[in-house]
Amino acid sequence: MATKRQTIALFGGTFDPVHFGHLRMALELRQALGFDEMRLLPSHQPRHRQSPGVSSQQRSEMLALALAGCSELQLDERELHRGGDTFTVDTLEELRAELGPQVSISFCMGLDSLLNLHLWHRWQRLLELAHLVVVTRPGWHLPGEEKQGEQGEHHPLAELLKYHRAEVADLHDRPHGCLVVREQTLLPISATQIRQLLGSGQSPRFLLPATVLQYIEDHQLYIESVATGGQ
Ligand SMILES: Nc1ncnc2c1ncn2[C@@H]1O[C@H](COP(=O)(O)OP(=O)(O)OP(=O)(O)O)[C@@H](O)[C@H]1O
Ligand SMILES: O=C(O)c1ccc[n+]([C@@H]2O[C@H](COP(=O)([O-])O)[C@@H](O)[C@H]2O)c1
Repeated sequence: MATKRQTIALFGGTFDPVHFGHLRMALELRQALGFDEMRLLPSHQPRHRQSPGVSSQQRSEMLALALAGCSELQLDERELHRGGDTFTVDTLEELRAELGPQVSISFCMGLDSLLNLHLWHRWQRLLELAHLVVVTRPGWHLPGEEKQGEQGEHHPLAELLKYHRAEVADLHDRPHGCLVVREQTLLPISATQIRQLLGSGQSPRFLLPATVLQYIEDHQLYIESVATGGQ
């Protein structure tokens, strides 16, 4: 009998700070898609967005606090250890070399991230290394599935969806190359909202773990974000 293929999922983000939207999404994906591991992957130095006001070490420490005692989710700090600009393709190359050609690797993201995938560093290589799992967020449409009059078939990613769209079972049958779209109710929380609340002296309590909020208060993080215009 064929042995079961190992399935590793990664959920990358700036996590500035991590909140219950991220944590629920990661846990639900692991449970629903049956991954052997789900790793949260804080990015070190994202080139594609304004530099976070909080260091990668601090963002990672908050993630570690959020995951404490949760055996279903792991922290993967490889992007911090590698240093320099963070590109997902480098992470996946590294992981593929480590795990070998047979392990199934899935990189998970929200649909808002997928819509900019064609701007990622060496994005065409991503599916040669891993699967992509995309979770739809309310109010967003897949490229090619927009309402009439909006940018649709001409979106650079419409082709990718056309040729790589696959089913959940394919994530277990193949090591890479599939794009799976999963509809999941996402908690309406964003890190931007949390930074804005903190910046204006309001509490983000109940949007993120209490241990993470305590860390933010102890280190006086995000209190400058509104005053300095940081989003
Ligand atoms: N509420 C949410 N539920 C599930 N996934 C989310 C949610 N918010 C963001 N994500 C996803 O988490 C990943 C990391 O996102 P990120 O760290 O940028 O969080 P964010 O809350 O969107 O932050 P910001 O508001 O600073 O952009 C992305 O793939 C994004 O689509
Ligand atoms: O490799 C890239 O060029 C690239 C560009 C944009 C985003 N990413 C990755 O996508 C994940 C989500 O990013 P973000 O900005 O929504 O936190 C995170 O792991 C980033 O490193 C990667």
